[in-house]
Amino acid sequence: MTFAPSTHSVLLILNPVAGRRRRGLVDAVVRCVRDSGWTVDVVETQAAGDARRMAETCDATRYAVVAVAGGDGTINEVVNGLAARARTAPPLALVPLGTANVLAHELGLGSGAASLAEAMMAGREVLMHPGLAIDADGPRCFSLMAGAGFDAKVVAGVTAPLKRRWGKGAYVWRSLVEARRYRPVRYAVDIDGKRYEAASVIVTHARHYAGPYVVAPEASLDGTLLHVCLFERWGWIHALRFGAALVTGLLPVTSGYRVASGHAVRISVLNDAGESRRQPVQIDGDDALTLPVSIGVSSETVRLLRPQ
Ligand SMILES: Nc1ncnc2c1ncn2[C@@H]1O[C@H](COP(=O)(O)OP(=O)(O)OP(=O)(O)O)[C@@H](O)[C@H]1O
Repeated sequence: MTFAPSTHSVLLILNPVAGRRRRGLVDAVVRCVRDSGWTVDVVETQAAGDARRMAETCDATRYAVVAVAGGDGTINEVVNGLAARARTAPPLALVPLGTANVLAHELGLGSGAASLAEAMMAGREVLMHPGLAIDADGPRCFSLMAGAGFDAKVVAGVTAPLKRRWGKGAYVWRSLVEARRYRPVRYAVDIDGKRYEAASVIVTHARHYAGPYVVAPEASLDGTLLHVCLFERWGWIHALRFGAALVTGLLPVTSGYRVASGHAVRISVLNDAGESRRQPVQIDGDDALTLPVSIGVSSETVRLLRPQ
């Protein structure tokens, strides 16, 4: 459905430290939108948590669109803020500045300023039910995925300065470190009451992962079904095999990998193989929760804007 703006005003929430500070892209998008006669108010975050608060409290009668310029982590904050206000939330547009920009790939957004501005002012709406992950500390929405095991440990080991300096290279380096210190931890993954076991798991409602790579071909943001990617084997050899299959597009047909689906997922540690450390859960690419975790889909919706 094409979105019908109630005003010609955008609130643009900018994370000034996201990605590699591609401020030029943000300025170009703002120029395009203003050249079309719209107003754009740019507010910068000062710290983690600001983007969520800004999205949750902004004046929906004033802004037809909330836009976020940042990586998937800042987008996640804004999705949490918009989901909390349910029906009064304006639709969300993106200016992708991060390392992987998975949500932008999922929505088919280009990287040019003109096309991003076009989607912001006259995009098509996708009605997304955010995923909802809950650990002992409380709930957190996700727009893409929650993961436990190998990828969550990689994410937990990549600091913001490292990411800023090395971009995707920081994840490759950390993957090698994690593969080297690998222990055969087993996770119990209960999907709608049926038990699976895995060495690593990603629960997603997005097709893509780590950028343009496909992990769950049947997934869709506007569906309510969760797709559970189970890596049944791990270790040096399998880490390389899965990594190569991911970037060549062959992961969905690789042995030792499968995708199950369902509505209620619980992940817990079955056997920690003597690995006495916290078992992290990554949410949209940020280290956010700790196992055990229960995952479902929120009853609230967030409207995302994609190109026509
Ligand atoms: N002004 C800020 N200073 C520090 N951290 C911030 C600020 N604004 C947002 N954050 C936090 O920074 C984290 C990372 O941001 P984000 O994911 O947008 O960028 P990135 O890490 O560069 O990109 P990617 O996730 O694609 O690698 C998010 O968890 C967000 O909450």
